[in-house]
Amino acid sequence: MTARTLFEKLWSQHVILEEADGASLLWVDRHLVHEGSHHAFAKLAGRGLPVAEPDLTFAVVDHYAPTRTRDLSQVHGDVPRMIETLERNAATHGLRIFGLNDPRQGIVHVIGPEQGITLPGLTINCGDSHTSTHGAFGALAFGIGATEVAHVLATQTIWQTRPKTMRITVTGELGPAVSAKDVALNWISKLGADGASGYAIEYAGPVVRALSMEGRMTLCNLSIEGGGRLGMIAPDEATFAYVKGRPFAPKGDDWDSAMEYWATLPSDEGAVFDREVTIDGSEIAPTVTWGTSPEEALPITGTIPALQDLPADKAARARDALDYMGLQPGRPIAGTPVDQVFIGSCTNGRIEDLRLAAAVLKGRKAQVPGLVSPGSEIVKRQAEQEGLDRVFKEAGLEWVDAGCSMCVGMNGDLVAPGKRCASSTNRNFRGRQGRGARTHLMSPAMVAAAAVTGKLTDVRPLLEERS
Ligand SMILES: CC(C)[C@H](C(=O)O)[C@@H](O)C(=O)O
Ligand code: SF4
Repeated sequence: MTARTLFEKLWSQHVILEEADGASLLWVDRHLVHEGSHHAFAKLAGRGLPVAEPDLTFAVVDHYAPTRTRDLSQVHGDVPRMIETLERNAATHGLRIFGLNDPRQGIVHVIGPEQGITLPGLTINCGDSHTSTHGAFGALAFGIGATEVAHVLATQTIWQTRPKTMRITVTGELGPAVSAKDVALNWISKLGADGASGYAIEYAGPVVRALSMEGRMTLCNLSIEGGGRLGMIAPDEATFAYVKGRPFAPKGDDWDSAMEYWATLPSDEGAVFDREVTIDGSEIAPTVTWGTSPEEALPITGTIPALQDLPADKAARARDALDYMGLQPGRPIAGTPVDQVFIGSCTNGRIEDLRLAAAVLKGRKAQVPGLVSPGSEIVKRQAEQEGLDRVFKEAGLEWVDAGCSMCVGMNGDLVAPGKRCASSTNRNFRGRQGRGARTHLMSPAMVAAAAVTGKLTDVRPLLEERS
């Protein structure tokens, strides 16, 4: 038999039918919906359709979740209406919902894995571009648009054109304080924000194998920032250990047969990818963005590109980006003063991320204000058990409830116009954290370093002082 990739196995196992034009109808094993799904539910209501598979549909309150109170009567604007609409739609269709006051509430891409809803071998869709996060478990997981959400609700299937395959192999070993976030920003800065567009990415190599599940989720989460709608990692012992015993994970005999199936998933020896990219992990430094696209990233030890060093099309973009960011070309990025920090999001709001940030903050004071919003209420409680909340609070940062929060600001957690934020999130587009807000993306440890120094700074010396 021909050697097949993880992607090819997952794809062929889920295809129901294939049209001559190449479109395939896929079965969807898990459908996750958040507040943004209201258009899709309205469409269903308009046609009098039920949800085809309520047991395979999971609703989560995250984008609009207020982080400073859970009492909606205290909250203004769109927030209560958006949350109540989701809760009503879930009730109408008999869907499981992780609502605002559910002790398991959190960001959809954090709680799917946390609950064992995300498993190897599944197709997982959500009307959200960071659905690739779930690919960290060896699942075929991708974000879909509002019309597609309605289609999945009504049929539990989705039409897709088969993407090409790309393998990103990260060789060597990561240096101290270099994390999955740095690996992601590194490859995106090399290949570009559309570098993986049209491809399903498989991350491989010793660096990827050595990542924790949290790190793998961070890496897969950022796939879309490099243009790839799917990012995945073959399941292994780390995956199985993470999944085992989670509430929705298979148990007993089901677990054993699942394990047998999961063992067949990794790409076969000799499987061919449409594109191969190799990155030396040993050369990656803690990385930060300087512009308004995730590809505009550089090592913290680097200098902002001089415009004449860039190709013409990139130079024009960079000039605008630097203007928006209030930065000068050709200057070192380190030392740029920040106004505030944010730690959280589906990229870097997991327990390990909070531990890494707390390791830097412990016993130090933040020079600027900042918000720490754990990725889920379960992460929040775990962090509190470990005393991490005290580290953040003693440093002077605000410790709040779970949600998308300042990653996108839909709940009102915004960066003020012109203010500069060191952020553990995944998007630095203009206005992403608020109108006129200036976002620098980086790892949670680097955000913590920015907090304690009040500027963009290399976290490594701060950690060395500790050892
Ligand atoms: C609001 C939602 C649809 C959006 C997405 O698709 O990713 C958001 O989560 C984001 O990160 O920009
Ligand atoms: S945390 Fe940010 S990136 Fe993740 S789903 Fe929410 S808004 Fe999107």
